[in-house]
Amino acid sequence: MSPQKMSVRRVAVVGGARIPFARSDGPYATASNQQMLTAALDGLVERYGLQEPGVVGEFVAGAVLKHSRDFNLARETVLGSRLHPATPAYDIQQACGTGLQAVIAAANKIALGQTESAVAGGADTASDAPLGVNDSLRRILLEARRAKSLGGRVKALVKVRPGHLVPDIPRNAEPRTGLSMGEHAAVTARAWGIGREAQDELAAASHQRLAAAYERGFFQDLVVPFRGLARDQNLRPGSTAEKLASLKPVFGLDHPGPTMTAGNSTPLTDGAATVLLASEEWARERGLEPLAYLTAYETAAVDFVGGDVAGGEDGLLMAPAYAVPRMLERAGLGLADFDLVEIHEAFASQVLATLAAWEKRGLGTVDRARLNVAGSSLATGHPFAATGARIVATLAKLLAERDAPARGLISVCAAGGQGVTAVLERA
Ligand SMILES: CC(=O)CC(=O)SCCNC(=O)CCNC(=O)[C@H](O)C(C)(C)COP(=O)(O)OP(=O)(O)OC[C@H]1O[C@@H](n2cnc3c(N)ncnc32)[C@H](O)[C@@H]1OP(=O)(O)O
Repeated sequence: MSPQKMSVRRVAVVGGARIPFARSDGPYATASNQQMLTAALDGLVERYGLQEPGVVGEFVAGAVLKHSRDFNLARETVLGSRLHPATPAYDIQQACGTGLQAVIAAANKIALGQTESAVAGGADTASDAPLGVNDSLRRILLEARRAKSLGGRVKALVKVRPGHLVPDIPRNAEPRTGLSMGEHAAVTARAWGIGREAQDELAAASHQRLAAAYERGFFQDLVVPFRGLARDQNLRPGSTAEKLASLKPVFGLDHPGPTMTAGNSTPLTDGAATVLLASEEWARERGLEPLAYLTAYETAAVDFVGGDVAGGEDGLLMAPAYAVPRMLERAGLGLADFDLVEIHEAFASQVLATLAAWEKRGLGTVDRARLNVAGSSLATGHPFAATGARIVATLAKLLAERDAPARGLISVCAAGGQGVTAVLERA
């Protein structure tokens, strides 16, 4: 038997659709991940006419906070959407790297000729977070279920104590350290000497740029209204560094003093986003002009447990400091080769620490005029698994607006000390 021939093809980003992002416990408080992801997916299906069977090869998506009933959230979403029910779908999860990792998984299959098109995406809600029964109660309930007689079930159930009724609530914290994302980011901010003023300036720029992008209609074909929202609820067009400077710190260390506030940290957010990827042939056959091509990607991880305990530079959210140099070396590119740079803004301090790390590793500086030019997570909010897909669609459209060849870099930090990065190019 001859070996299966695999081709490597360019992967086109055809377009994206997302719902406006909402602050948690706000307008989407009663929406599930599935409902939000379905709304984003339906927006994409409608815009690009994807209803027919077989048009989309597969749907890859995920959520960081997931109910057990959503064991295959992507497939359940397909079944409730306008995408044809015969579309295969599967879940993926890499914390805040989920959306971008879903894009990469889909792109790899297209690149290898295993499928012609795919939709990737993600959704997250902190409002509808899965509460679990605590471990002791779970074990008692499992024992009762296993019992073969009524007596056996009663014998198990009488072990329940009031303390067992305390629910297991997901925390925005690292299981290995018990520290929250913000507390980890504060250790990194200190290690890299990131000050308050620079964080507030970055946060203000994010709001001002997102506001300007909405103002000029940039998001008109990327954002589909949902539950009364037509644009990201967290956006405050009037945000200035001076106003942000008045907020009291919520995360930080006593020395040199806490610097991270509700304004320069992402808020807890609900939302969903999707991206349509395809081979060039698929796109052209349908008269769709690709926005950009996905030309490189990389992941990395750091030993954040050791790093953060020692107060070192390799903090929880610093893996892009390794992923990007590695990706650029493989692609034969330098930072100066990028017209646009998108760094997910988990915290302003983490973006600034990442820029400092790239500089220290000899990659050079990023011109701020090229960084997050249509705003990023500080202004849009950050529904964990949706962020990567939001960034891919935004950057692809920004590149498509240019009349000359252009290149964009994506950098997403993720919990667990991981980072996912990618390169998009406009031909
Ligand atoms: C997970 C991964 O894999 C990787 C990652 O991305 S890590 C990041 C993950 N995300 C997080 O960790 C979320 C972190 N954020 C939080 O926990 C919370 O949002 C927070 C603790 C920072 C703040 O929570 P909060 O106190 O409830 O915020 P909130 O009440 O909205 O804001 C506090 C104040 O700041 C004000 N404010 C917030 N943003 C502002 C802005 N841009 N301009 C002016 N004022 C602002 C609010 O109006 C509010 O003022 P009042 O008290 O006068 O009402």
